[in-house]
Amino acid sequence: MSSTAPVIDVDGLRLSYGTFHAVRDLSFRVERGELYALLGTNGAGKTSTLEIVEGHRAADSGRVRVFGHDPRNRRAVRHRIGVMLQESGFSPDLTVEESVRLFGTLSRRSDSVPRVLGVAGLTHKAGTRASQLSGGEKRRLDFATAVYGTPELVFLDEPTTGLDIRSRDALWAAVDRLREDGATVVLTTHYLEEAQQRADRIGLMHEGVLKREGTVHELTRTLPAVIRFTLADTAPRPPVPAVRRDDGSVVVETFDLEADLYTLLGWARAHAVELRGLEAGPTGLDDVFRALDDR
Ligand SMILES: Nc1ncnc2c1ncn2[C@@H]1O[C@H](COP(=O)(O)OP(=O)(O)OP(=O)(O)O)[C@@H](O)[C@H]1O
Repeated sequence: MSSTAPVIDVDGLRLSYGTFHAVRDLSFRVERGELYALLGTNGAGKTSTLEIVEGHRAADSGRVRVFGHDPRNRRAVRHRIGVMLQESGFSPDLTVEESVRLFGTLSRRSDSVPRVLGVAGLTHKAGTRASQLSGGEKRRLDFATAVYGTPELVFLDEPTTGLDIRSRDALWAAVDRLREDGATVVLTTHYLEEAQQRADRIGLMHEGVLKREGTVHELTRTLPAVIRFTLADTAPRPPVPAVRRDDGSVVVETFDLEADLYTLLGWARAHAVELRGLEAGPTGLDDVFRALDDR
């Protein structure tokens, strides 16, 4: 495989459970060194897709290549990928250290167990049995096994669910270091702000189909940003196109947030008008999600 070939190449993927079509003609690529976030509504087919790409499940049809190989060819692919599943079945009687060592051996990559425990923030829990870990600590153990041996491709399935803010920051710092080492990362999460901050590109799945794909900017620029405030009944008409409701609340939808905000603030000052509860922000991924059914 040449160095410019995509790390993941999915073309026309289909998967059904009985008569239910969970994944319908899905195509996407992940380039080397990218952080690609596969996001979607509940039941959209993300986990099913990733199980196929990770080599755990066979597709009904379509072509899937990981590092140029069929991911079912485990000898060619498995040692190059690290997977953080939503639930990894650790043996409850093994300690944290033993679990990491076992998964490390299975990965066929080499690393230092103390290093990996340090990266995952689990050094102080090395001797604790997996069954005695808290939810967040289990998540960190999942992460530790995924990053053992610095794999070239890492799948992070809901990596920060159940983690407190400091553990989240530590996990993302560890992901940043992996990326500095050249790793490609595939992320699924329902924390849209994490994807918005971290992803180079995002694929948005809904009902088995990739509805939208692109950078955050590409996904959000087709929707207007919103400015909201409340005006007194006696206030004059705002200088920008706005919807004014009976309760005095005003909504401005704009593709030029900065200019409209500037105009509004200047107008408010000139007319001594109070823009009560003023809120303004760029369009977010959450807005793109809410608009999914509208197109
Ligand atoms: N083993 C199975 N048998 C039957 N239906 C299944 C099976 N696994 C998943 N499904 C169905 O396929 C659809 C896609 O499921 P999948 O877990 O891939 O979605 P998801 O995008 O990961 O969802 P979520 O965000 O809720 O985790 C869902 O409607 C689910 O109920």
